Amino acid sequence: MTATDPKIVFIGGAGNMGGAVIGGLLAAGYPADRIVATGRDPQKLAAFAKCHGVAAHSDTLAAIGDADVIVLSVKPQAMRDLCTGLRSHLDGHNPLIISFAAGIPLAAYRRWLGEHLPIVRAMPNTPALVQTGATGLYAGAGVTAEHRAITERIANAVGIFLWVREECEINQIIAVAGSAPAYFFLFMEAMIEASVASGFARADAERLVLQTALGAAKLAMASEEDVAKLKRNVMSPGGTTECAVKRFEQGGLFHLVAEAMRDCAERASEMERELDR
Ligand SMILES: NC(=O)C1=CN([C@@H]2O[C@H](COP(=O)(O)OP(=O)(O)OC[C@H]3O[C@@H](n4cnc5c(N)ncnc54)[C@H](OP(=O)(O)O)[C@@H]3O)[C@@H](O)[C@H]2O)C=CC1
Ligand SMILES: O=C(O)[C@@H]1CCC=N1
Repeated sequence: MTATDPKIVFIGGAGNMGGAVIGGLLAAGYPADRIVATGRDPQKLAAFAKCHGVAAHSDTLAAIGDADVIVLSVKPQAMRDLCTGLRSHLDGHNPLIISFAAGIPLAAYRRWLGEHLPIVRAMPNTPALVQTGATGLYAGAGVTAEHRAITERIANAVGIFLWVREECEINQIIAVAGSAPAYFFLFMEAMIEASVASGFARADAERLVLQTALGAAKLAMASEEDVAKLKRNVMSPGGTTECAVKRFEQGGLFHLVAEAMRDCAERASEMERELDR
């Protein structure tokens, strides 16, 4: 690690997740000249570089030469080919590797990249872009206190983080945080569609629903009361909210959410098993 800000190369940096973390890091004041994004599509990279003011390269192997940290942010299906291609270029070079991928255990990276590299599995989420992310972290063997510190610096810049003790807990983090923005977007989408169906202009429905979601989250963060109590605070006995909440409960919302989260974590485990086939 250098004394200056570590140079971070994001492979797949112009994608959804890598791009969100880069955007969040920049917004938090991380120096743009210490961040590089790589990818395959030169046009997409050029647009990303123009938008964010970071260097972007389609030649990943050239870009990683002096990296202190290499973030792997390609789709899981592309990871094996990427890593086996990187392997010989990492000889004699010991950067910290941070993987964002779901469903790829450390053992696979060791097979593909070699045994010697320090690897952290990180499970961020896309609200990182607005520095409101929630990231789960797991440190593999050989990850030092210094590596943890730079990992935390990145995660902290884009939101909150939680280290887990067992690697398998990363799959629970995916269910609770990595995939979870989509659940809230889904709920907002359903509310917007219902509002439009009831006669609102779409723009008005979006403004009202998004502001209400933001307000509810902000209130829950600021309040001493738990979310169940905050829910009850909105519900007058025999009133409108009670009527709506009952309908959700009768429809099995709690059970449905628990099942969806279990499916999510189970899919991550299944992806791990598929690697061995
Ligand atoms: N999206 C999310 O909310 C989250 C995603 N993740 C994980 O993050 C990873 C990335 O997901 P996401 O950002 O959604 O995917 P995207 O497809 O949006 O981004 C992946 C990027 O990888 C690039 N890429 C693919 N192959 C290579 C290669 N060989 N060399 C360099 N760049 C390459 C692609 O660029 P090009 O088009 O130029 O090929 C693309 O921009 C996944 O492993 C996922 O599991 C984790 C948490 C949340
Ligand atoms: O859907 C996926 O597989 C990725 C991992 C977490 C969020 N998106």
